[in-house]
Amino acid sequence: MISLRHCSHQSLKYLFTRSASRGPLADFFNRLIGTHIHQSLKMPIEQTDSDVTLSHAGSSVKVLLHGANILSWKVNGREKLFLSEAAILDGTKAVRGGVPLVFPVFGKATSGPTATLPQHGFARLSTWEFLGQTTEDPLTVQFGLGPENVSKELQSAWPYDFTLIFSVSLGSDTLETSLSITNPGNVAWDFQTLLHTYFYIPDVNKVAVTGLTGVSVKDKVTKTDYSETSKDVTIASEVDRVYENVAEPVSITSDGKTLFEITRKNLDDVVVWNPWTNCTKMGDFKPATGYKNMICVEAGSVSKWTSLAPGETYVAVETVKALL
Ligand SMILES: O=P(O)(O)OC[C@H]1O[C@@H](O)[C@H](O)[C@@H](O)[C@@H]1O
Repeated sequence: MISLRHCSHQSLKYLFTRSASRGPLADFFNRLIGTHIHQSLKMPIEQTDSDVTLSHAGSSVKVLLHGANILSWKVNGREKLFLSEAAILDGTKAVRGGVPLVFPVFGKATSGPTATLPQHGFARLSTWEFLGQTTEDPLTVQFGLGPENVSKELQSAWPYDFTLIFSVSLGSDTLETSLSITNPGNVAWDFQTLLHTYFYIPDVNKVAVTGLTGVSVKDKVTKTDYSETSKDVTIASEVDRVYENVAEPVSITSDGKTLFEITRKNLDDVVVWNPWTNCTKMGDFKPATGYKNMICVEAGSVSKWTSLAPGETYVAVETVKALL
């Protein structure tokens, strides 16, 4: 295991002790970023048994070890993510809100090696290791997941070797997340991945998603495929669409003013989801009117499978800038 030495209670100052690291995930992490690790950094990071919170100049981000699920992102003290009041945070279920991580399958596969995995795969159902801080400016921490962190049942459902490193960087008005996916094994495997971000919005009736004009859509509600004609994609009923190969940066606006700018690397697709009043069918979605205050704009690589040969790494990055 990676050794993190607590230098004080609650508000911690970590020392990342490379020589004390054990296990394949820790070894991989050492090789990957070892040269960038700052020894003895004192930093605004707080850890409990279940989560890690970074704070910087009025902004903060809180990450639950279960799923490495971001639960909260605040800019100038104002919450930017939607988290259901009934979200289950004890590790028995995926979190309804924040930023769940989808890997190695998006949705439910009907055939192929991921067909026996639950919807959206196992990354959001597993407890990640906190690996520590990598840089001070921007304030960045990393979390890791390997087969040893996944339940026996899920491991046997997808029996491949893998290393996931999730990096979270907090800027004054930006949140950058990066998922590095490595195949350390001897056989190639295919994956899909996605950052299932639940944005907090003041009023769904005023919100639009821009940057999607002319993009091919797979509409899961109408079960049709078409090309998006709207400049502003608005929400007035249940929406569940996969926008494929989105070239432009995507923004979320409210009353014509930009709330969020989203840029992506190696995350070619964008899913737009709002369950509308169907949210009441989900036991962990509260309040029942919560659909008015959320929109999922999910950066992913989901319209195709990416094959990762032994030794290969795929790095997917999303940067979100909050403007209001
Ligand atoms: O309830 P889950 O498994 O978290 O999924 C929520 C939604 O996630 C979206 O990404 C999918 O496009 C939807 O079809 C799905 O309903």
